[in-house]
Amino acid sequence: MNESVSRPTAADAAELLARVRARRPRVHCLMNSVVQKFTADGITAVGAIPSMTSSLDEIADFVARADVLTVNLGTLDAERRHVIRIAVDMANAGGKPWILDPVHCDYSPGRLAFARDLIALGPTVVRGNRAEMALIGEVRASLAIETGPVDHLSDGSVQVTVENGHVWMAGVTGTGCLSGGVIAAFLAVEGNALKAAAAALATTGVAAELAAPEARGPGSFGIAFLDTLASLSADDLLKHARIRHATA
Ligand SMILES: Nc1ncnc2c1ncn2[C@@H]1O[C@H](COP(=O)(O)OP(=O)(O)O)[C@@H](O)[C@H]1O
Ligand SMILES: Cc1ncsc1CCOP(=O)(O)O
Ligand SMILES: [Mg+2]
Repeated sequence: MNESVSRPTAADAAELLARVRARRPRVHCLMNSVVQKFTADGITAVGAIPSMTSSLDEIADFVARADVLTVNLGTLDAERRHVIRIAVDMANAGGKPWILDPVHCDYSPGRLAFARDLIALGPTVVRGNRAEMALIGEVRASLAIETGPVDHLSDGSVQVTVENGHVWMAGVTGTGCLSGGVIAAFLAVEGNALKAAAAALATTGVAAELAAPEARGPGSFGIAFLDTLASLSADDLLKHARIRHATA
């Protein structure tokens, strides 16, 4: 194994955040309607450029101009399902990375079946919370990420944990969706998905830790979190990122 490629570090996170800010990748999000604003703000705060339409008329043009695609299954309906299939086919045909967030697939057999259909199309990353990933199970040929108090990343041979974050992240709707958008931004500038995703989750997690002392509760935490994401320094990541490895 080439350790420098397969084992992400805090220094990698700092370097990749700088790369996102320098290259400003375009991240197209097919995002649930509840957290579009928060997710777009998070993507913007790390230095990337979000777009959000799920219009059938426009999706092809937007994916064509995007560097990476985020597919989030919240507030799913028949039209969004149709648009998602078009967007995923385009991303695959263009060799663009894409991430699947199977939001609430544990609530609905129909949504779980759709998530499985999409996984068969080869997402670069699948990210969900513990309940969602427990149902999704093994994800061949993709990086699987289970977020929570500790984030667990596995590409099938290397396991990494990111031990950053704050309990208030679980009290703000959409931190998981936002983390998917930020992972996408990092995938656009780094071909090693494990390295990109670990860096992205260290970035959001360290930002949350540094923001929490500024906040009075979930409302002001959401604002402080975005402020801190936008101003996060390489030094913050070098000092606070806790990325650990456990190879099977
Ligand atoms: N108790 C916690 N402590 C630290 N970070 C957390 C905690 N709960 C969630 N997070 C972080 O919040 C984000 C959303 O995770 P999670 O709650 O698992 O997703 P979802 O919003 O999809 O349910 C992730 O970046 C995760 O690392
Ligand atoms: C992201 C998110 N978090 C709580 S509700 C919500 C929107 C998800 O939509 P749905 O209720 O259709 O899963
Ligand atoms: Mg949650």
